[in-house]
Amino acid sequence: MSRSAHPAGPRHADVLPEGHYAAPPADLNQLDPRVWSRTVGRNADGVATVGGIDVKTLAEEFGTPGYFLDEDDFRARCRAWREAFKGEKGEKGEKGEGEDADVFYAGKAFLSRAVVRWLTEEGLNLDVCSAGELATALAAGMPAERIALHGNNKSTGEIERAVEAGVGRIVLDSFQEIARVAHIAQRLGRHQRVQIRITVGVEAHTHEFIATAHEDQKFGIPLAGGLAAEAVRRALKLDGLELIGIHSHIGSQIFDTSGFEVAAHRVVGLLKEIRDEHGVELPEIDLGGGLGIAYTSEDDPREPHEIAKALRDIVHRECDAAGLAVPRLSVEPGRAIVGPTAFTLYEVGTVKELPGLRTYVSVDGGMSDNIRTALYDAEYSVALVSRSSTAEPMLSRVVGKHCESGDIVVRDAFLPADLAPGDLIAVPATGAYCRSMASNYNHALRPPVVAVRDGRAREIVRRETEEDLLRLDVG
Ligand SMILES: Cc1ncc(COP(=O)(O)O)c(C=O)c1O
Ligand SMILES: N[C@@H](CCCC[NH3+])C(=O)O
Repeated sequence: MSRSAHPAGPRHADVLPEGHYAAPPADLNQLDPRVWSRTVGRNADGVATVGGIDVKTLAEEFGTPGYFLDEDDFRARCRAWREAFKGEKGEKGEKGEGEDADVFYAGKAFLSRAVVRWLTEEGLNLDVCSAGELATALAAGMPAERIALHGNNKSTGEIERAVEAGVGRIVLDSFQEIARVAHIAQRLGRHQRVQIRITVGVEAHTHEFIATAHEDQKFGIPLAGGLAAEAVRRALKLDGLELIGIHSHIGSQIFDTSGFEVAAHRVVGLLKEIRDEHGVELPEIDLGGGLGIAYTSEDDPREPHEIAKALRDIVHRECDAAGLAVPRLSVEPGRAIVGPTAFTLYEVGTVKELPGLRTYVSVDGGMSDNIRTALYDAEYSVALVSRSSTAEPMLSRVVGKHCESGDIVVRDAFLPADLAPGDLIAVPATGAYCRSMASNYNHALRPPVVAVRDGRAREIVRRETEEDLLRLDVG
């Protein structure tokens, strides 16, 4: 029995996977706007376009594989987050003057100098978690006071650099770090603004590797057992530190706001304890990032304004109940801003049909440009983009060219059965944690990131070359 809307039914219909792609979509040519960036569509010839340029032209000019980033979409998402969080007072202004909440883009998702400039122009702040990310932010002109430094094991050098640059906040992750940052700030004659990252004991509904608020893990100081309260005691005592707030990040690729609500409840509970013990009302709380995006048509993420409303409501309610003034709120979305804005473009190479099983579609990249499928069992979508097709849907697995059988980009997907070497296929929603987690495995050359806008395309991160690899290999 065919489970396909296609008259001929899908090829390999006897082994249909579960969940996403349990059945082929009605129209393989359709590019679902939930999964693809805003300016993506198909032209009259059936070729996919982004920012007004078709993918065949992009492949000719920049080669494959490549990440193609929709700059308009990126900027629109920045604005949507900023608008959503600016609150009732929200007059637009430099560094959010008049606003009562801040959005820090999490640079780990993807960072380059162009991205930093867009963020600066769109009024966002930036969360960095290494000297390299900090250097990129400063090189591109992000004002230091709009930068937050994160990390569970910041080196002395990283802390010194951040304090010297005058970053707006350092998020303290451990007892050792409280003392270390205080010491460095005193030595440099500075008064460093800091937050303390706590783990609130929430089990986020996401992959184990990307959940971060349960206590048994490396990040943060547990609320349980009075450890967070003790960290606050120490930070308040030390010269060189100005404790401005409490930070909580519960995990990543989360759809349900209930975990944030529990986290907010517990963070406000700690603020109340601090007020009762020290007579101090800390002015800020940061609820971290982690908001999910649609990787497949089945995913249904919340809009920034819905998230903002849910978080604001809970913070206001909890503060009212505790008799606290409402602190300034900040959030740190990474994936939710950059994830949906880019797709990876590949050229199809070997196509191997295993009758009754599936067809393996090999592309000219793989786990070196997208490790997420191998690492987290992540689900992705894929489409033939260099032309449209009316061929029957064919159950496919998109794999890379690495010497590894786990080198899978898209585990289960339907592609048209007339797919052939030389066709271009694209995997959407690869803007976050793909280029930033890319590797040189098998001496692969990491692909470029090309920003496309209004009919113009330019590399913002260039493709690596064999010369780059050989330059590192000093013989
Ligand atoms: C402290 C912190 N903030 C923000 C983020 C960004 O997360 P996401 O890209 O899922 O929004 C992360 C990563 O999970 C993080 O560890
Ligand atoms: N890198 C992960 C998420 C971890 C985010 C950083 N705390 C991903 O690709 O989903």
